[in-house]
Amino acid sequence: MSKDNKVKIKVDELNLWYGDNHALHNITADLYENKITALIGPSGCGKSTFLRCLNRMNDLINIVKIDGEVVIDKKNIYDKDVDEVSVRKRVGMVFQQPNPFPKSIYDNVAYAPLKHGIVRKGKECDELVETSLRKSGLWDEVKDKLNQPGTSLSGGQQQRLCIARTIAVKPEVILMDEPTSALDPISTEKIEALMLELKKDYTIITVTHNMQQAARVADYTAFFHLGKLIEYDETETIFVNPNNKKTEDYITGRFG
Ligand SMILES: Nc1ncnc2c1ncn2[C@@H]1O[C@H](COP(=O)(O)OP(=O)(O)OP(=O)(O)O)[C@@H](O)[C@H]1O
Repeated sequence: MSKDNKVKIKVDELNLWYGDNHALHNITADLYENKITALIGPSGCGKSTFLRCLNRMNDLINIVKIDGEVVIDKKNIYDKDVDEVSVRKRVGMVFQQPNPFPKSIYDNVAYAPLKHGIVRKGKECDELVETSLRKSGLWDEVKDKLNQPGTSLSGGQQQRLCIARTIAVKPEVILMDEPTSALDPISTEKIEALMLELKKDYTIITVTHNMQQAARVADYTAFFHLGKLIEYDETETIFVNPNNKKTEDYITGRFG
């Protein structure tokens, strides 16, 4: 599919069960560095479940059983000697509903880097907060009110604050689970522009129900159906010339 791209995450024969519900079936895919990959498919097909496998978020659910490998930079993140907290630091996540901590704008960004010892309090931390807010396109809007609560911002600003918070711990991969579905069109446009900017430094995997969004921002698109990865290719191929009839039916709105 793309000889020139560097593989960042190699998923191999990944299966997941919620109790008896076999939710992901034998998923194998290479996800590429500095690209945006969109996960699409009808509700309940396993997009979010797959996304959460990439930073071991499903480990938090006790009925989950996972089989197979998710290799990031040559190391399977499900190996026994891998600590899931360190995985979540390398693979950050942004959720559908902006969820700032009940803290100031500054502390929302500074909290995790201080906790993980990435920076010390004072100038070093101030600089990281500023850089992270600049990268998330929020600095100019908040620089004069860093002590105000994060929750005092608009929904779109809160989502960019959550992105700044994710960036601040210096991840390599950013997972986004329907990052704009709770936002208005203008905030959505800003987040999409930000995603295109961020992919220069990060590998981005995003779940979206919005086909236009996948077509606008994603380099690659993966179509899931009933827990199976039906088709995965360059976005243009998926939208213009899909190989699988199910993909075509989905993107032309025949089901889902
Ligand atoms: N925490 C959970 N406990 C038990 N079953 C779950 C859990 N989360 C998801 N499932 C089940 O796993 C399957 C896949 O769900 P998932 O949320 O991954 O789909 P999705 O494609 O992201 O759906 P949507 O687009 O509606 O968010 C569904 O059958 C769902 O009921």
